Amino acid sequence: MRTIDWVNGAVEIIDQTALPNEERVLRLHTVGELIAAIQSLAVRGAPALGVAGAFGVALAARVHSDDPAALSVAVRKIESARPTAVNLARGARRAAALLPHGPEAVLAEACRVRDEEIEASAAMARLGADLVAELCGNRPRLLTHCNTGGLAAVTIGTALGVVGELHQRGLLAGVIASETRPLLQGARLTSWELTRWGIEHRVAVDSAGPFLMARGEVDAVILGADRICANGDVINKIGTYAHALGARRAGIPFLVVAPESTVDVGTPSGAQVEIEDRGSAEVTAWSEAVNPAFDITPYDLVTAIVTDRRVIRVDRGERP
Ligand SMILES: CSC[C@@H](O)[C@@H](O)C(=O)COP(=O)(O)O
Repeated sequence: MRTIDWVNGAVEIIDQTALPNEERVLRLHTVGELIAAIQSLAVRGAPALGVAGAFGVALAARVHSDDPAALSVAVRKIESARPTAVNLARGARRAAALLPHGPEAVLAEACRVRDEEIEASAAMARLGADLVAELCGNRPRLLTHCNTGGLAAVTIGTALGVVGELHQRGLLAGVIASETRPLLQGARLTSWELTRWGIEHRVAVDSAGPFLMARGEVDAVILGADRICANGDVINKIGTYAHALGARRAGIPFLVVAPESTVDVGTPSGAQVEIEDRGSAEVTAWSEAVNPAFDITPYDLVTAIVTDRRVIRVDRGERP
C-alpha cells in the first residue's frame, strides 16, 4: 500500500479524513485539489507532505509549462500550504529546481523524492529497532503519539515503522497509541495501522500518557517529527512536549524517528519555526479556542534522534 503515488497522470492518495471508517482513494488532478487535500489532512505526516509537495509541482508543470509566472505562483502556494513540516517546501523546491528541464524531468525528480522516502523508512525501521533493543532490552512497552506509520510516509513510516520492525523481530510487548486531539491521528490512524499489522495496542487519551509512564507502564516513548532544528529541538504534533516531560520524569528514553529530509540545520532552534494554528473550529463549537497543531520539544529532553543514516545521541551532546 502506498499512501501517495503518481498514477496515470494524477496524484493518488488514501483519504486520511475518511479512515478508519472508509478506505477511500482520491485522485487529485490539479494543484488546487492537492492543496485542499494537504490542508484538510487528507494527506498528512511530514514525509508524505514532502512527496505531495513534489508531485504538486509535477502537476503544475504539466498545466503551466509555458507560463513561468503562473508556475512560480503555483510553487509558492504548494510550499506554503502548511507551514511547519519542513518536508513540504523541501519536496516542492526539489521538484521546482527541475522546471527548466520540462514536465517529465520534474515528475522524475518527484518520483525520486517518493522513492527516497520509501528507502528512508526501511533504514529507520532497522536503525530504530536496534536502538530500542539496546536501550530497553527485550519486549519493551512503547508509547507513540500522532500517526507516524505508512500513512504519514509512503510505506512503512518512521516511529511506527520501528514498532513494526520490533514486532517482526518478536521483540515487542505492546503499544499505547495516544489519541492525538483534536483530529485523532492516533485513535483513528495509528490504531488502524497497528490492527492491520496485528500488533497488540491500546489507545490512551493524550493527558494519560505522562501518568502511565509514572506508573511504570511504558518503557520508552517513540514518535516522529515535522522538523528537527540544528540544536536538536523537535517540532512535532501538539502533545509531544508533554510526553517528553513525562518521559524525563519517569526516567525512560524519549526517541524521535525522522528521515534526514526532516532535519533542518538551517533553522537554529524551535523558536524560529512557524507553528501551524488550525483555528478553533476543529476544537470546539461552544467557545473560542486556541489550536496550535504542533509543539517544540527542547533538545535536552530528547534521548536520541534516529534518521535513515544515523543515530544522534542528543543525551551525549551530539547534535544534528
Ligand atoms: C512520520 S510523520 C511525523 C510527523 O509528521 C507526525 O508526528 C505529525 O505530527 C503529523 O502531523 P499532522 O498534522 O497529522 O500532519
